[in-house]
Amino acid sequence: MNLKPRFLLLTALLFVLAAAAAWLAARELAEGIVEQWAVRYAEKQMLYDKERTLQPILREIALARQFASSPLLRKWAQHPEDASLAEAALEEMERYRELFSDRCYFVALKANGHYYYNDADNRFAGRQLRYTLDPAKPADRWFYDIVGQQRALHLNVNPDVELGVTKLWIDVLMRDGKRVLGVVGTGFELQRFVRELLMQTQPGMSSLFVDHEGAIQAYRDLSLVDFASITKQASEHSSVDRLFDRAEDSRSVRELMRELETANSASVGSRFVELKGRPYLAGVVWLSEIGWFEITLFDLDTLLPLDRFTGLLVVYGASLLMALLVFNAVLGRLVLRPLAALDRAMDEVQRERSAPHHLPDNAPGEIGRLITHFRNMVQALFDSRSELEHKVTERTEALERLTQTDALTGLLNRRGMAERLAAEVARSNRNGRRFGILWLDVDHFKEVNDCYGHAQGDAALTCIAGLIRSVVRPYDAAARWGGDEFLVLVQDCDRTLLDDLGERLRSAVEHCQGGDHCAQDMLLTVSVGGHLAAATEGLDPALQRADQALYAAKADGRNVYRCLDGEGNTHAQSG
Ligand SMILES: Nc1nc2c(ncn2[C@@H]2O[C@H](COP(=O)(O)OP(=O)(O)OP(=O)(O)O)[C@@H](O)[C@H]2O)c(=O)[nH]1
Repeated sequence: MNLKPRFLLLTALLFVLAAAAAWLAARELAEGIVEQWAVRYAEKQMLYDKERTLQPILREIALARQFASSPLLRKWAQHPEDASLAEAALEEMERYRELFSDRCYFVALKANGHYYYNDADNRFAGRQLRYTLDPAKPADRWFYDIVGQQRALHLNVNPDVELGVTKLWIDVLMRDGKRVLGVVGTGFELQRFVRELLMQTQPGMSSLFVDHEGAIQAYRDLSLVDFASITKQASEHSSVDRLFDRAEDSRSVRELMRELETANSASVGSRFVELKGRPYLAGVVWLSEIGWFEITLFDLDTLLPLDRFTGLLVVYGASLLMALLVFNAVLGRLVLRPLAALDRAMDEVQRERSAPHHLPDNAPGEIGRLITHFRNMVQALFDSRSELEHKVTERTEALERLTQTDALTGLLNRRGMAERLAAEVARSNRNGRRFGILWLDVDHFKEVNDCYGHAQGDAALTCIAGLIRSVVRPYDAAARWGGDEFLVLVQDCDRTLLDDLGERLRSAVEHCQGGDHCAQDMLLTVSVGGHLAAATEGLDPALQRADQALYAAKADGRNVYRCLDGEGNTHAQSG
């Protein structure tokens, strides 16, 4: 795989990893912040709520206690049949009715079970004795339980079927010393209590009151309220457990409640719980004054929605993606593109054996240096190759010359002359011009060798070669044909020229008294045979005729030039 797709894959992988890591980190961080914030917020809110909700109840409790300790009431409670005491007590009750915030009161006497009640509308004026309590009636159980348990104060949410109201009753035991006289108190209308105390919270927050056993006493969802808790077994309560989705949340909140109640702590505890599939923080505070807990539920998704962080993550993801794309583009421009050009150039050099084209000149940094080095290297390679080729050509030409040159005399050898002759025959065939052949053979050369030695014989041959070279024209060819024989090719020749050259060659040798290296007394002569070849004549017949002429020269006593005429007769020129 090429580098580009690899880098793109790597970029995509890095993007996914970084985005996932950022998402997880942001989530962890956000959840941590939300939790910390929520716990602190809940604690403050709970302390504030505690004051806010408790004050009105405490005021009513204080008033109810005062009501229970009224001497007029207590005296009457001991002698309920006394009409004058009853009249004074009723006046006292009506006076307290004006003081209670709900402007209602109740008085239940232990002596005769009479239950007195009047409300804000004074509906029962003159008829305050509403009914007589009956221990056999479940609806009246509350009274006998409070009296039986001797509970000085009891808050009880209970519908009064006779009166047609559901109230949060503040029940205070009326006694004379240790003797229980009855139960007196007042009540908040439950809806008003809920509306005023539990509904006035911020969005995402809701509060409820539960008694020390966990039974719900006040909640905006009245169907969850556990009425007349005091008359029920623990298992029959509509308890706080009904709020939570998970059993472990119930356990955890109940544990917290136990801790706070045991320590009689005024501080606030909190637990994370789940309600209807949503995360909540449950803040719990122990209201020791009334023996209840206030539980406030904070809807975390509403108060601190995590999706607020989504925008941040989108910005982060987009920036990261942009950065990686820019990085890839820069990488492609600065590295991958020059590398691809270099790759193409190498291929071009390999295939076409020519210097590379289209190499970028402005690649920066290491890649730029690499390209420059490559360009210089290729240039050096081609220079060296061109030099080598030049040398090979030179050497080949030198070798070619050597293969066509006679080592002793420097004239053409037989091979070289054969090529020249063939070329001349072809040329003559083309242009119709005649050429001449002069065949020289040293006379009695064997004797020269025998007499002066082989080295002197070589020197003599060299000397004759020099004479031939000096006599023939520059464009004629001369060769040592073999042993002591020489051949001269005369171009564009006629008979006169041929005879002239043949005779001059013979004469030049005759008059040469020893060459540079020859013995002074050595006498050299050559016999020369000549032939003027016709344009259509082949090479072999022409050579044959020159040879015949030479033979004739030898036969005529040597040191002569002979040329055959058309009929094969020889012509002597001189000698
Ligand atoms: N020194 C020397 N001698 C050579 C060379 N090549 C051939 N010879 C000698 O040349 C002589 C040629 O002799 P021939 O052509 O047969 O006879 P000739 O003695 O020249 O007599 P004619 O040709 O009949 O006049 C031989 O003795 C060869 O050994 C050479 O390169 N150097």
